[in-house]
Amino acid sequence: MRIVVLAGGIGGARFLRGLKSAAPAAEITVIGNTGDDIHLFGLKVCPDLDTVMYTLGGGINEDQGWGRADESFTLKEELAAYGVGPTWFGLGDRDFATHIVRTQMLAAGYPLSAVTEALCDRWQPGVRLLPMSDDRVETHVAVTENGERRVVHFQEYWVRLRASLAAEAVVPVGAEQAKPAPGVLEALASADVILLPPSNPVVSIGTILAVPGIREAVAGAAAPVVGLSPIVGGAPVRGMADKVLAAVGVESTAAAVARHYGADLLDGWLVDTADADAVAEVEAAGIACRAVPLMMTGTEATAAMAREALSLAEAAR
Ligand SMILES: O=c1nc2n(C[C@H](O)[C@H](O)[C@H](O)CO)c3cc(O)ccc3cc-2c(=O)[nH]1
Repeated sequence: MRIVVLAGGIGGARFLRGLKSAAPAAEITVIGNTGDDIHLFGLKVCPDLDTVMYTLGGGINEDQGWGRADESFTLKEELAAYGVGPTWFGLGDRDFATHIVRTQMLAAGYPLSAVTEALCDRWQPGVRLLPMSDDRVETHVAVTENGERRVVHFQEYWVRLRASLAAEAVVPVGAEQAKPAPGVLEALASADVILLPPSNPVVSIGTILAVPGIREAVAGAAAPVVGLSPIVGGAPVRGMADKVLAAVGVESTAAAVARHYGADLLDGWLVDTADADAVAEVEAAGIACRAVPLMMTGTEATAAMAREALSLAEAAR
């Protein structure tokens, strides 16, 4: 079975761990969000691709859900001693090595997709990890800080500001001109199932779908498309998705997120048992819906979620 998953960072990576356990024989292709990418200290950092790669490759810091296990921060401290920031973004020494290799290969002319494949040679994540695009896309967020309207990089909004200000607009800069990376459209066209994990619907999956051709390829694929709600009981399971949902005028409810994706895209939608009331509303919108436990408390609970998603896909076929 060929499964294609559109994934953001922590939520996507943890879902993939459960999916691999639920479907060990499946050929899994991951289309990763690169709108969170940021250039720091002359290096290209790809947080979502790295989070998937480290999580599935056994190198993640399990408590944080991002960055490397057994990490040290000597380089960051030395840079700060020179007054070189930003200091609000936690890049560790081991993680720095990944960004150095990536930046060196990009400078030598390799596209991001080839660089990602090379990095995965080390980590062996057990999935084919593709960036959504080889072209630069950068999510920016408009905020009003101290009475002044500014546009900040998504990481500055997420990490420095902790999404404490209202997101007035969320713009995937460069998405309109970007092309899907090699293999992305082919994987969607030949998929048996397409899954949208409980990743952020705006800045993770929304950014992937904003690359011209990807939304059309998902919607037009022969495979059933099933998503899992990142909203449980009216609040994000983790992260601050509600802040960016508000920016696109979407309520933080499981049913509103399903309607936001739309019946043209989704064949099936899983909501948490706490949101069983939403099932009728989602089905009325033309999307098959089931209420099942959606808390990713461990690999077994997450594998059960993945099995439910595959079962709903089978029913929606
Ligand atoms: O909350 C934080 N998240 C950090 N993240 C996570 C990241 O900001 C976001 O969670 C994702 O981009 C959202 O998908 C990092 C991810 C990396 O791959 C590398 C470094 C960081 C650093 C931070 C950090 O300092 N604080």
